[in-house]
Amino acid sequence: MKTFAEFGLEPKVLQAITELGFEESTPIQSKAIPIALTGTDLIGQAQTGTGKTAAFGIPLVNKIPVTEERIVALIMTPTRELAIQVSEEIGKLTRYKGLRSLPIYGGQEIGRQIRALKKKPQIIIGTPGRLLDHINRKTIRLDDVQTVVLDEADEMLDMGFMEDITSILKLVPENRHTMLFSATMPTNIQKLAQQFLKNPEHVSVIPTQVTAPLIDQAYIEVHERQKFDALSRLLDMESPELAILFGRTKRRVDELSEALQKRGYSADGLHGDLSQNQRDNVMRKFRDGSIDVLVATDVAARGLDVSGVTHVINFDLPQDPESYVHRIGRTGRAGKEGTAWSFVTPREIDHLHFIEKVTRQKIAKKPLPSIAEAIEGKQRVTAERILEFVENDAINEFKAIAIQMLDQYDSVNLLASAIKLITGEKKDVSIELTPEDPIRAKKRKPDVRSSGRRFSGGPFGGGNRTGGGSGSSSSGPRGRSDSGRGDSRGGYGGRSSSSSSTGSSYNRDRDGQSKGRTEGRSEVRRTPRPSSDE
Ligand SMILES: Nc1ncnc2c1ncn2[C@@H]1O[C@H](COP(=O)(O)OP(=O)(O)OP(=O)(O)O)[C@@H](O)[C@H]1O
Ligand SMILES: [Mg+2]
Repeated sequence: MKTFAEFGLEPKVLQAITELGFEESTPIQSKAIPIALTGTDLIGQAQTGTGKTAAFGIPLVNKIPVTEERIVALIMTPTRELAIQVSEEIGKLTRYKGLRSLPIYGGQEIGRQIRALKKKPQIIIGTPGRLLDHINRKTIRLDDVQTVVLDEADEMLDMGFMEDITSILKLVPENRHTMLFSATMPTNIQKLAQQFLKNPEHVSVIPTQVTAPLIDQAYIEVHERQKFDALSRLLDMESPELAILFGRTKRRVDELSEALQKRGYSADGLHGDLSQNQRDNVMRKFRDGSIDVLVATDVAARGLDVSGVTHVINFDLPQDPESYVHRIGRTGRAGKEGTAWSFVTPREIDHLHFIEKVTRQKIAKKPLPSIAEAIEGKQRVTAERILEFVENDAINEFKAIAIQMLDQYDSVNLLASAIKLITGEKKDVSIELTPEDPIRAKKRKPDVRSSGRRFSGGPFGGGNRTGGGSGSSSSGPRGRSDSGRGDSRGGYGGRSSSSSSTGSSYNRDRDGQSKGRTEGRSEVRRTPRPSSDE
């Protein structure tokens, strides 16, 4: 792999990259950076957690002169949390060069953003709704923008976002440099790319499977009513360092995080009905490790990069294979290993097979962890904690009593009692969750357009950079969640599966139902609103 020095970057940018601890470029970086540096439009696809942010961030930061006082670069992301995160990474890349970047997202006080805009940032990272809000207020002008990046492009370019994105891009000069990035590229992106990009290069580093290679995937077949106990056992058995638990709806997330807390786990929820303050707090607690389990809707499925996430658990199966890929991609990032578990109810087995088929990845079936395995898991954690103490902590002051106790009692009995005490009793609170309907497998027609065409790698692309087949978008109606995300999808054009999606069972809102309220995307279709909550 190339070193960053080989790209001919400015020394200050190189210095920032070194500071980030990046020794050599990842495959998507070594392919995309040279192309992006020439100003060629590009569509970049690579597995989750492989450094796509820096793949567009480095060339972007490299080319903006420090003397610039106008907004010359615009990065759009589908969620607020991602806008904040990308802005932070861009901030790190420009640390020595000294450019100004600013995240612009819904839920944050607009006056604060307007004040920050007066400092003349060159790079704006925003969610579409709030960007439009500023554009309408004339607090953001895009007349001087030279570079546009759509991160999570397939999500961004999805039907629910089309109008917003189109309105925004109309205000950006046509001779701009445009880049789209995602780990998944459904066929319909082709049509949309034609509208927004000029002769784009397709840079794809998806080998055989789209899911990141270091994620160990498994599923457990459980009845809806057994799910929570299965979860407790799984968490006890696996004792994740940090875990993200995906639920289908906001109500589910609320109920799950409350239930986990009642059972004594350190968990909190993230979804689009929370205030931005609450969302920020939960993310902060998760990032600094003060909670171990982040319970979330698909609002957390895309792009989030939290180091130390060892496990992703799909408490409910996601509605589409892309979501599965992105959700499980919250672990196994930047060369680290991760584990992904999915709960599948008997009626959802077909849907699981569909996910396997589209992702070209077998997901191993594992038995429900037994009570014994759960107990053993917890004891193992206690034992590890004790050993860490033995190695690292000052324990001299406890030695006298230890010697005294060992004189009187059997050492095995003593240690076993200590382990029992530290492990603690599980709080046996009974939990009732509102059941969710199973997800039905969709019937898909075989895709006649697939082989040898541009996006022949399937719904998730495949590295074929030749050909010029036009993808087709056949998504059903959809709208967006209040979190500023669209939902997917539709046309999966693929070698192995594929199709066109027309049914409505697939087209539910990402965040799903909230406290009994359905937020189906077909119902929340919207046009740009001047005061978006995004
Ligand atoms: N060259 C590199 N060497 C080491 N680590 C890197 C390198 N490039 C990026 N990283 C780190 O890898 C992690 C994942 O990067 P990033 O979030 O950009 O992935 P991504 O490809 O955008 O994933 P996703 O599809 O989930 O959005 C980050 O923590 C980032 O700092
Ligand atoms: Mg990303």
